[in-house]
Amino acid sequence: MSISLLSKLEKITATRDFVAIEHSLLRAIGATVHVEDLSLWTLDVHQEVSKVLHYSRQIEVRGGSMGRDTEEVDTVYANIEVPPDVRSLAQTVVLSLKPAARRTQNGSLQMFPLMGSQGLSGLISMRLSQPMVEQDQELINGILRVYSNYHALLDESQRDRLTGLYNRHAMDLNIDRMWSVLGRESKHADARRSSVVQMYALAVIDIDHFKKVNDEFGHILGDEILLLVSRLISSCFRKSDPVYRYGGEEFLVVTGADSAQAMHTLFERVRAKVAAHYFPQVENVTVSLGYTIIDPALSPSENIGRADRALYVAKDMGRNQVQSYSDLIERGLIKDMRYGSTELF
Ligand SMILES: Nc1nc2c(ncn2[C@@H]2O[C@H](COP(=O)(O)OP(=O)(O)OP(=O)(O)O)[C@@H](O)[C@H]2O)c(=O)[nH]1
Repeated sequence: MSISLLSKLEKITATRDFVAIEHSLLRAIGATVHVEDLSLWTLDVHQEVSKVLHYSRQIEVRGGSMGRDTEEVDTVYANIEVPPDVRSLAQTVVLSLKPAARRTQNGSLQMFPLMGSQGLSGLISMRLSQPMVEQDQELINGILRVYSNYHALLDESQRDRLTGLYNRHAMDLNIDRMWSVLGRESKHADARRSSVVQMYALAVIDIDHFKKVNDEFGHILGDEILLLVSRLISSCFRKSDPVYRYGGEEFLVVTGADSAQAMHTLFERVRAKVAAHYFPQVENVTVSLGYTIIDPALSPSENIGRADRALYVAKDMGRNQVQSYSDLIERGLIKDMRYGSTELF
């Protein structure tokens, strides 16, 4: 194995950030097999593309000799266009879970499955002028195995053991990146009017009177209820909008919608889904939910503080309800103390 490949593999395993290891993976493949253009298509549970990373590499040629080597990775989260030849080859790879290739007008398209801890998590495609030689295919398969093993270990360390949701540590690691993406997207909001997602919200969801469940039915059943509630909540959101176990019986999610009304309807559906569920022995369990439309100009913790404030009001007004921070301000139920705490009137 070459020193340069070893150092690329070392970069994959040197970070705990999922996005950074995807970048390192593309750089490792790009540099190892000298591909100039490759893409990583992230798939959701329905095998739809939820994100794409494009890698490109350019080698400047100066006076007949090789000059500067520049690499770039761009990420696209919304309005993703999948070329027809990539879509059709993807169908083969999704079914076989094996690499596949097809001829294209300018050469060939090669694709590899990317396995995550929960099965197929994405696809890597590359356009080549010639079909890929077997030795390069084996090198890439080796790099992908290192990546998948490391990804699985990392994923496990960031998940809560009881519910399988990402834990608070994972949220702390991801939230700054989330904020820079949200800041960028909101700056482009006007230019993207046709896009589906127009705003993002952060919600904090808390099980009502959970102490009573533990006291009356015991901790083991309490754990089972926590697991069931976490599954009901997660089932209301896309895989790309992970739900975090934020505290003991508290969950946090960041999600997008095309209007404030659609956002409220989505959160109301979460509340209603839990309230309508029949739980073993306990029978009925409810949740309260507080949310805020994200202001990326404020820090993540200030936004969480707003959602928490709305949750506090939801609890105070009788539980089993959804409250929005901005609605509460408009209705005069809380005061906006920007950059500070808010108070009930
Ligand atoms: N079984 C179980 N209980 C937990 C876990 N984590 C936290 N809890 C319990 O959750 C309960 C939270 O109680 P409180 O914060 O008083 O809130 P609550 O009873 O849900 O009341 P409200 O939130 O005001 O509706 C405590 O009894 C904790 O012991 C867990 O992992 N398993």
